[in-house]
Formats: sequence, C-alpha cells, structure tokens
Amino acid sequence: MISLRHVTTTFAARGKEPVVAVEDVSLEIPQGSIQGIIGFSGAGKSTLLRNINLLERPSTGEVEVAGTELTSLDGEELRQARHQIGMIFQGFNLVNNLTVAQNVELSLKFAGESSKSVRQARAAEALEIVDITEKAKAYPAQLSGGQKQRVAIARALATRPQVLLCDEPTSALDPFTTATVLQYLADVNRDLGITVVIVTHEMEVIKALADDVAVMEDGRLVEKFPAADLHREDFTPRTSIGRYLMSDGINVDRGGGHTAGAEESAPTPAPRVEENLTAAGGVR
Ligand SMILES: Nc1ncnc2c1ncn2[C@@H]1O[C@H](COP(=O)(O)OP(=O)(O)OP(=O)(O)O)[C@@H](O)[C@H]1O
Repeated sequence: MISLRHVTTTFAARGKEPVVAVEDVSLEIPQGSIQGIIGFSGAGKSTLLRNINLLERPSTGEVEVAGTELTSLDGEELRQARHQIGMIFQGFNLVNNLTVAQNVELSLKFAGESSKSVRQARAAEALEIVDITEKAKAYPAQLSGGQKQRVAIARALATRPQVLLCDEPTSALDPFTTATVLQYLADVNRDLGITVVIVTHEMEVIKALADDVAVMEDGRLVEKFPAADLHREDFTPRTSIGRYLMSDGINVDRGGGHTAGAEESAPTPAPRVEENLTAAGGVR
C-alpha cells in the first residue's frame, strides 16, 4: 500500500557540500500494518517519512501510496492525494491561539471541506476517537504533552486518512504518557485499519507497536525484520547498528580515566557504540 522505490533525497545549499539525507531506499509497507523506522539522529528517518507524503519531494525515485504514484503529481492533484495521509510530530505543531476543536477543524478547512457544520461534526468525531472531547474548548497551552499529542492525532484523523505518519511522536513524553499515546495509535490501526509509519530512536516504542522494523544508518536502509523477532531470545540483528539499538544503549564512563577539557568532555560516539555492543553480546 506504501511503496518506496529507489528513493534518494539530497539537500543542496549554496556554498555547502550537498547532504544525501536518504540514499536509494526501497521499502514496501503493507496496508493496515505498523512500520517502525529506527536509527540514530541524522540517519535520515524524518526525511524518509516526509518523502512518503512529499512534504519533502525525493530528488529521485518513486513514492506510491494506495495505488497513486505521488511523485508523478503536482499542485492541486498532489494536494488532494495528500488527504489520505495524516501526520503527527514530536512537537505536536498545534496552533496556540486556536482551541482544540478549532485546531482539528482547521485541517478539514485546509482539506477543502467548505461546510462549517460538517467540519465541526468531523472534528467532534475525531476528538472522541482519542477521548479528549472534554478539552474541545481548551487552548493548547492548557494541555499536557500527552493531551496535545492526542489532539494532534485527532487533527490527523479528521480527514479520514488511510495512512498516519508519526515523527518521533513520544520523544517529548514520559513513559506512562508514551504508553497511552502508543495505545491510541494501536487502536487507530486496529479499529480504522489505518497504516501507521512511526519514526523513532526508541527501541521500546518499536517493540510495543510495530509489525515490521526498518533500520536506517547514514541515509541508507541497512536492515529490515519483523518486530516479532525482537521478542525472540535467539534473534540477533544482522547489522551492528541494529544490535546496538537492541542493546541497553547508554553507557557512560564515570571512571577517572579522562582528563577534564573542552574537547574531551564531549562524548565520542564510535568507541562507545563498540563498548555497548560488547556489553550487549558482542560485535564481530
Ligand atoms: N532541510 C534540510 N536541509 C539540509 N539538510 C537537511 C535538511 N533536513 C535534514 N537535513 C540533513 O539530512 C540528514 C538526515 O536528517 P533527518 O532529520 O532526516 O535525520 P533523522 O534520522 O530524522 O534525525 P533526528 O532523529 O535527529 O531527527 C542530516 O544530516 C540533516 O542534517
């Protein structure tokens, strides 16, 4: 249902070296599934996610969603096709001077819904899905982070999309609130049949939610496996980045081996990755 074929996205700025954020990525995401995309900061996860709705148009390659090749569209046709794709973000992206209900109605207005009463009814329906109807008249500043993300989910669902793209949706939330938001995403997937694509650097999020996992490093998709494998004791990801992401992660050296100094106080990721991998069962 989502098909990425040889997608490459290069950012070129005058006077600077071009950055290849996504390099020749091909990925098939079945309808109604939950696809996790994991990798370190700068791996190209967000760019790849934004490639799916062409918020970031790939430099080369094709993107097809629900049988429509988005990369062949432009202007009004692309705008219409995008209505089948909702998106939520780490920072929620709500409009602060609009109420919760108005925020959700706004997405319907952008989608071309001209009837105010239809917009209001559809917004109310979307707020009900994430159980936040009682906050309809509140402003974003009056909500907790978890409530803001639920409103953002409602806003994304109001246009009745077939796909929901989630860019680090729980990174700003505590573990309990994270669990609540992930449960709503699972419910939306199960009850409405919406295909969910979730970008995260948290393996816990992937373990809790995803059907399939794609691992990114330096713009490339380096490994794919079913998320169920993560629950198998004998499963070892093929790539070192995959193994690292499965490890306990942070390993801070608090021994006295370092001399204080500006350069040395900054962490050096490479050896630490190796250290963590060794702790997690080893790299060869
Ligand atoms: N608009 C842009 N202009 C120039 N370079 C960009 C732009 N957006 C992203 N990049 C670069 O592309 C690379 C991939 O960035 P991207 O945000 O997709 O990675 P990411 O894996 O989502 O990282 P994070 O987890 O930190 O959000 C990085 O080197 C980043 O600096």
